[in-house]
Amino acid sequence: MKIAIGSDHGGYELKPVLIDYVKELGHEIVDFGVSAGKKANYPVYGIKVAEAVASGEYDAGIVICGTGIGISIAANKVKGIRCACANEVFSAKMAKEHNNANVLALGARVIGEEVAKMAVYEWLNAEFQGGRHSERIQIITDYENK
Ligand SMILES: O=C(CO)[C@H](O)[C@H](O)[C@H](O)COP(=O)(O)O
Repeated sequence: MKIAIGSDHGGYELKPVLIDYVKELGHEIVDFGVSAGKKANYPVYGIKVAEAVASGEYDAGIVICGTGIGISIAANKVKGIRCACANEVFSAKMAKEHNNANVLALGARVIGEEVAKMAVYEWLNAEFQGGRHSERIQIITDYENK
């Protein structure tokens, strides 16, 4: 898969850890910034990653801020994006199986590196279950297209 990743300063230290891990898993990953650990506004990077995924150029995105909340709110403003803030492994897996989330948001001030890696692994490797879940996602898509 081709994956886009971005963070604000809150997620800046976790980001290289996940970049290395995602590469180890055999995926391509591109860093959309922030490029230094200085104060940065999370919506800028959430929207950059979300637009890269929505364009179809990237298969999925990972966004990181302090809690994962602000950057997920921003990413979800981009049409076609289903960004799930999942700071534990069960939610990360369900985010794909039930919600077909195409962007995963993590909070670097909430979880440690190992749980973050496990969350990424479960989300990347889970499969969308379709069926009743497709119907629910369709309601969201229809609303978005109104
Ligand atoms: O937006 C957030 C919360 O949803 C992120 O955690 C940010 O990283 C955080 O708000 C940044 O806070 P700071 O005090 O400016 O470091």
